[in-house]
Amino acid sequence: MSQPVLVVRDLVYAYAKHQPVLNGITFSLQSGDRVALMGATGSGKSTLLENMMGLKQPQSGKILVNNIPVETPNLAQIRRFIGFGFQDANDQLFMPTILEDITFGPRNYGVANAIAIDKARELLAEFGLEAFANRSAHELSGGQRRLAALATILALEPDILILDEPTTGLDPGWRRKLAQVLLNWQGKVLLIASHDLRWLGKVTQRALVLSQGKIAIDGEIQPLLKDAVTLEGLGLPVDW
Ligand SMILES: Nc1ncnc2c1ncn2[C@@H]1O[C@H](COP(=O)(O)OP(=O)(O)OP(=O)(O)O)[C@@H](O)[C@H]1O
Repeated sequence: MSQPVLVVRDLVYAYAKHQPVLNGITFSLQSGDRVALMGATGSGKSTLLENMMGLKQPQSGKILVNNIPVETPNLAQIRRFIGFGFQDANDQLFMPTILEDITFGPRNYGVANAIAIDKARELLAEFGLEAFANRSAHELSGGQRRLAALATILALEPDILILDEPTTGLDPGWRRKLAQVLLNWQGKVLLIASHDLRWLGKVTQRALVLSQGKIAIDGEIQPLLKDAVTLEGLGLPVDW
């Protein structure tokens, strides 16, 4: 088997003066994996993602990205490999125009302006947002803003794309559009935390389910989505 892109080993994380939220998490992600991170509210999905990005430091255990430990001295290098979509797209759009938002990251990393602009226009065309290139984020709808924010991440060509609740507030048309964009994405690993189980079933193949501080399930998503009893037991009732 090829070298894993991301490894999480025996991870323990507790907020100050609380019992651990993550209590011995182990899994690895290989190139080509498209993974749903599932779990009831408060099960620790966002906490796990923040540990992966080095935004939180675990009490024990290890996280490796492309074999490099996620630790303070390596964070700049690690973040070059990972694209992370925040729940609020507005956090990612802060330039006067969408085109400048999308070219900002690559230019910061030394990509020539003309190349960054070509890439940005390509992404905008793919997302159906060409007409908005020179508009500000304030003039976009919630769905358009979400896709524009995703374009700012994909412009950096991450190996790993991590999204936290990407469909919140999107209507069915935009949920489908977002799914299509993600299905076309060519990076190595896609990891999405969401409560939107049916949508996850269209975009991902593998499910990791967090429950009581552990990975309760690591397996194919389709059989799990059909197993209402197991889902119910994990605090994930279907159709609610
Ligand atoms: N700053 C904090 N201090 C103490 N406890 C916290 C803090 N942030 C989160 N928690 C607790 O950690 C647990 C996990 O929270 P987390 O946000 O990671 O869960 P989640 O699975 O992402 O939830 P949701 O599905 O609602 O987004 C929850 O019990 C939460 O109350």
